[in-house]
Amino acid sequence: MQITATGLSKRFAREWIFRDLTHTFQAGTATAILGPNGAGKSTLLNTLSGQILPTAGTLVYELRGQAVAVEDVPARLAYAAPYLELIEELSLTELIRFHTRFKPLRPGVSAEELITLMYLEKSRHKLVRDFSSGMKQRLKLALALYADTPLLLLDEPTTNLDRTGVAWYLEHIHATLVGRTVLISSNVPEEYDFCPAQINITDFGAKAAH
Ligand SMILES: Nc1ncnc2c1ncn2[C@@H]1O[C@H](COP(=O)(O)OP(=O)(O)OP(=O)(O)O)[C@@H](O)[C@H]1O
Repeated sequence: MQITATGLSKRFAREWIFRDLTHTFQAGTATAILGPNGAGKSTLLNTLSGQILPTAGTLVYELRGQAVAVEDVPARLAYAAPYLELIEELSLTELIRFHTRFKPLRPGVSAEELITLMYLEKSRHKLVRDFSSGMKQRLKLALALYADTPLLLLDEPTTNLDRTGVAWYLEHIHATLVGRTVLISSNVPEEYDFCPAQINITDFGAKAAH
């Protein structure tokens, strides 16, 4: 999915988070969205995904040459972020079954295979609330990475992951990014240094406006 932002600006109360951001996020390309804490990376991801309205500017979405209305973007989007919660009252198996009713997995990947590739076979009947923070992060990432969507948004993907978890993330992002538009908000180079495109949010007026 191609996303074209023109003059995109976001303000909360009197604070401009970014201003006049014009950029085309190319279909099938991974873009890193960079900037220090509080610069507005998450706000930009939420704006690009249509979850929050821009204060000014426009967003145009296109999938294989066809325009996509903003209200149809959520169905084509998989999103993993620290502020998006899992339903912790469910067991791992129940959660995957529930989640994939709305966000099916890519063809050829079953719920069982997802559990195997997360190395969580022994936890299939454990409640998600009893998972460690690293297990929860691996689960959030796997549900997004292996969702059958053309748009993938990852906000700080290696949050709570140890060295093995980071290696796992890198293996599986590489296995799932081909052909998708991937946006990664980060300030940790190993999370995003494979991305061919990068934008720095402080280039778009936010700093000047603070
Ligand atoms: N709903 C909101 N209402 C008011 N201000 C908000 C809201 N959401 C975010 N902000 C403010 O917007 C600014 C940017 O926040 P944002 O979370 O987008 O930054 P970030 O670059 O993702 O930060 P971090 O790297 O720490 O996650 C912050 O000053 C934050 O307080």
